[in-house]
Formats: sequence, structure tokens, C-alpha cells
Amino acid sequence: MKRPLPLIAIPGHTQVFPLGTPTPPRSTVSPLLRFSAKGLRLSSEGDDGLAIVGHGEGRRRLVQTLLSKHKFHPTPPSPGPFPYTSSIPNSPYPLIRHLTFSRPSPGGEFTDYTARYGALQDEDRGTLLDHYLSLYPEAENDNNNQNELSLSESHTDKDKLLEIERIATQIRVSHLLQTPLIGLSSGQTRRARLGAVLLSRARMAILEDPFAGLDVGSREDIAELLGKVNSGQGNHNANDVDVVEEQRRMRTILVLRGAGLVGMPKWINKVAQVTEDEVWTGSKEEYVERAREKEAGKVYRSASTIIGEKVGREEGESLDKKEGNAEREPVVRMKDVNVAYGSKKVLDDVSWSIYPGDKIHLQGSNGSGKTTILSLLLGHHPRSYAMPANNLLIFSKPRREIPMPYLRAWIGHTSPEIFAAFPRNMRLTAGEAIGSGYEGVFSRREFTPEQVKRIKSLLQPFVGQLAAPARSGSGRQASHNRTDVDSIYECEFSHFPASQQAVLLFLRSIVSRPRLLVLDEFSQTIDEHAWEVCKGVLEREWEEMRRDEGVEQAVVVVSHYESEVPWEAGEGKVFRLKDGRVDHSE
Ligand SMILES: Nc1ncnc2c1ncn2[C@@H]1O[C@H](COP(=O)(O)OP(=O)(O)OP(=O)(O)O)[C@@H](O)[C@H]1O
Repeated sequence: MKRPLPLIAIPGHTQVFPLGTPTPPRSTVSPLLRFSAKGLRLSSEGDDGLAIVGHGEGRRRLVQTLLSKHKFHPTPPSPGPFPYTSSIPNSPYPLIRHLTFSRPSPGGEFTDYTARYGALQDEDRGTLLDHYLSLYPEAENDNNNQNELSLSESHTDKDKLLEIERIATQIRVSHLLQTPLIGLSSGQTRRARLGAVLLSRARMAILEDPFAGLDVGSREDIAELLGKVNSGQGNHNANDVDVVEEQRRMRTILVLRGAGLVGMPKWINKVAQVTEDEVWTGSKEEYVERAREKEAGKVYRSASTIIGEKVGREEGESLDKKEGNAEREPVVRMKDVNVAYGSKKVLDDVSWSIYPGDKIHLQGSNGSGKTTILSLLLGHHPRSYAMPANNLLIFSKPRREIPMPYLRAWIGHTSPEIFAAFPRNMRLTAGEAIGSGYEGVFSRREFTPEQVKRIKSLLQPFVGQLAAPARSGSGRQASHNRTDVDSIYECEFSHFPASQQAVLLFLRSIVSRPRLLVLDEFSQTIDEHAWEVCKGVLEREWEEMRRDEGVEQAVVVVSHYESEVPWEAGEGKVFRLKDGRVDHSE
């Protein structure tokens, strides 16, 4: 029998260049990537399971390479670097699917709170089920509907519904099939998008950070499910809902942050590690050995060393000033708050106080109500106006007495929604984007000389990272000149790669030294090294605010990972929601 063609066959020592580079490339042009002697090979049958790990920009380049966005030198021998897919040119289904959560969504996901919490427009009413049904190619729908049977009447549509139900169950969104897409929480949206990939008949899926934003409970299940999809081996119990048939086999390449060892599923047996522009490939065992050796030689520089100054804290001094709360006015006081959509209770008698200096990790599984509670204190949710004056006090004032522009300016905030909604077409510079945080707006403003100085001082610790080459464009400042704070300040926001835009939005959230800072699933959007720098910057900010202004900044961080709070374990508090009720508060 003829052996099936491999999905990927990139020979050893192949180099990768941007499309348009002449052949052969001039010796002065450096490659984007260089493969080691082993190259990269991935079979289309059997149990190969590939993870891509390593340096953030390098990971992105390798993903783009696998999506045929770059060119190879020398050109891999016929049938090319992706033999399997080039052998079936006319499939009605996309053969490769790419899922990333770190870039603004091109549509289909809610992008601002007004749409989500305000009156739903007709176009927002599309449910998850509608969306899944729309994923079936037109050709299939046409064939099935020759007799103009409605979707629910035709037999094949029944099959579609069964298939959708099965995959939705696997990915734990079956209870949400009738929910408008816009009503899905961010973790629910991520799972729904994974479900859409699983519904496709692609032969290869590249999933970037597939476990980010998923609560601990579902991470392992989803990892296991992806393993089954990858190998095409179902669990053939008689009444099993998660049988993965042969046609569903889809090579599932996982792109994991950093070393990727934490949370690397058991079924991964091959690793491609990108360090700067070098792509090393090997077995998982070889990789683990290599990572261990590296780790022994190098320890990550601590956040405070990176920003160039050690922030000293008095012995015994804690960031968390639990004592003395009784005398201090809370920054936020929420009492017996309820939010429901129809009969669905999303917040059920929730009370929560946030005091100056509190460092709070807001926890809860996907859909437990975290974003909803934040939308109340940020003033985005219409309920925040409607509730009795004493049920929601912000900076000691009833929420409904505080005009929105004040709230926006008083509370520093960054979130996946802000990342998605921040305008990329206004040609704001990096400096203008950061400075827009003074008023919490999304537009250009004049700054005082002090404000410009402040913005530049915030950029300073990030110069090394933000100076990295971005795509070229017609920005006011060409990207190759981004070598110092002044040129970074002038460079167009949209010319930075997504993870660097996230850093700029983080600086936007802290620029005005707000008394309350909300970081919602922030660290997932940036590279690990940048996160370390952000932590150092935050520590310095807290110290300076305390020393210079006598202000103890309160911080709320939403994350599904304990390790992603920017303070030492044990220094903060935990506020946990479960199905809209307070599960834990300290
Ligand atoms: N407009 C709406 N219509 C229906 N249900 C909604 C609407 N908005 C939110 N919900 C539901 O409210 C619940 C709470 O959502 P919320 O976004 O607060 O969860 P979360 O804890 O932030 O989740 P995640 O960890 O996934 O971000 C979810 O089950 C969500 O589906």
C-alpha cells in the first residue's frame, strides 16, 4: 500500500524568507528562520503530536511559515513543504485551520461591553448554533436543500445537528447553543471557537495557546480531547458521546508559550523550539533534556533587575493591608448585587468590598460571572446605573452619580475586550495610545509636557522589546528606527505586533496612576519576558505612589492561573465566584 504523504516535510538546513525575497536571497538579507539539520516533518497518519514552543516572535514566524506566508530557501523538493495538502487542491473545506486568541478578532466575537450588555441588535442575536450551522460549506447546504427542505427537516441536517451537539458536548458548550454569540463569556467564546475548528474537516489545525483563558477544570479534558482529534483514535464505548471518527482526524499542532513544559499534554511527542531565528526540532524527551540543561545554565532575571532598580520593601511590610480595613473607606463597595438574563442568574446576591492597597485575584470558572461583576464596577453594565444608591459605591459615591467619563479616567483597565476594540485605523502613535489612558478614551488628545515625560518614562523599561522589528508600513516612524524611547513613542500603535500592542495597552491602564487598576486576563496576551518587566514596573509604581502621593493602589487581576498575579504568592487576597455566587472571599 502506498504510504500517505506527510503533512509537513521541511528538509534540514532550510531557511525561511519573507515572500518577495529574490531567489537566491542576497547574502545581506538575513533569514526569518533557519531550520536545524533535522528539518521538520509531520506525518498525516499515526500518532505524531507536535508542539511549537520558544521565543514569542519566533513562534509567530514559524506559525506564519506553516501557513505558507513565507518562502523557503532552498525550495523543498516536489511535492513541496506541505505534500499532503498540495495533493488535494480542490477540497471544499479549508485544509489548514489556524486559531489564535492573541489578535483582535476579525468579527464574530463581541468587542465592546455596550454591545454585550446593552440592548441586543438584531444582528447580534445569532446564536452559537446558528454560527456552527453556518460553518458547513455552501455546496453541502445546496446539495442537501435541493428540495428546499428547511434545515431542521432534512435528514442530513439532522446529522449536522447531531454532530454539532456531540462536539459542543465535548467542548462543554452544549448548554450554550441557544445563547447569542455576544452573550458568551470569554472562556466560553474560546471553547466555542475551538469547537468550530473541530467541526471543520481540516487536516491540520494550528492552535495558539489553546488552554489560555480556560478554567483549570476544563484544561485537562480539552487537552485529552485534542489528543484524540490529533490521532483520530476515538473512545469507542457504546454510548460514548466523544467518539472521534476517522474523518475527524486532524493533526493538531499546539503553539505553547515559553518553555511550554507546563501544561504540555501527554500526547505531544515532537517539539519544534524557536530561539530567535533558529528552529530546533526533536522528540519530546530530547526537548525536556535540552530544557533542563538550559534551565541549569540560565535563570530568568527577576522583574526588578530587568527594570534596573531593586524596589525595596520594609521587612514585614505586606502589600496586602488587611488590617485596618474597618477604618478605611473602600474603593468599591458592592452589596447584594443581582444580575440576570431572563431566568438565568449571572450574579446572585453578591457582596464585595475592595480597599485601598488590596491586591485581589478574582477567580472563578468560565461563565461564573467575573466579567459581569467587573462590568458593574467599571460602569459598563446598565445594571450599575439602575441599582439602589447604596448597593454600589465607587470611591464612596453611588455609582449612578458618577458620570462615565470620570469612571473611565479613575479606573485603570486592560482586558481582551479593550485589546479587541482599541482602534487600529486612527493612526495613533504608541505614545498617544498610552496617553489615551489619562481619560480612558480611545482617541487622540493633547498632552502636557509632564504627561509626555511620564509616558516616556513608562516606555523606558520596554525599549529592548518594543524596538524589535515589526512589519514595515507607512507609519510616521519606520519600524527599523525604533531604537529608543523617542522613536518608539512616535511609532504607530498598529505597527507593533499584537503582543507588544498588549504591553502598550497595559501602560495605558497605569499611566494616570489610578487608585483602582483592573487587569483582566492580561498576562496571556503578552510574551513571558515582557510580563516579567510589567511586574517590575507595577512594583515600582506601587512603591512610588505610596511614597510620593500616599496612595495605595488597589488592583484586581482576573486570571485562571495562580502564577499570573503580579505579586508574590500569599501577598494578595482571593475573591472567587461560582455560578454567580461568592464562593470564597478573604
Ligand atoms: N447578554 C447575555 N445573554 C445571555 N447570557 C449572558 C449575556 N451576557 C453574559 N451572559 C452569561 O453570563 C455568564 C457570566 O459571564 P461572564 O462573562 O461574567 O463570565 P466570566 O466568569 O467572566 O467567564 P470567563 O472566565 O469565560 O471570562 C455566562 O454564562 C454568560 O454566558
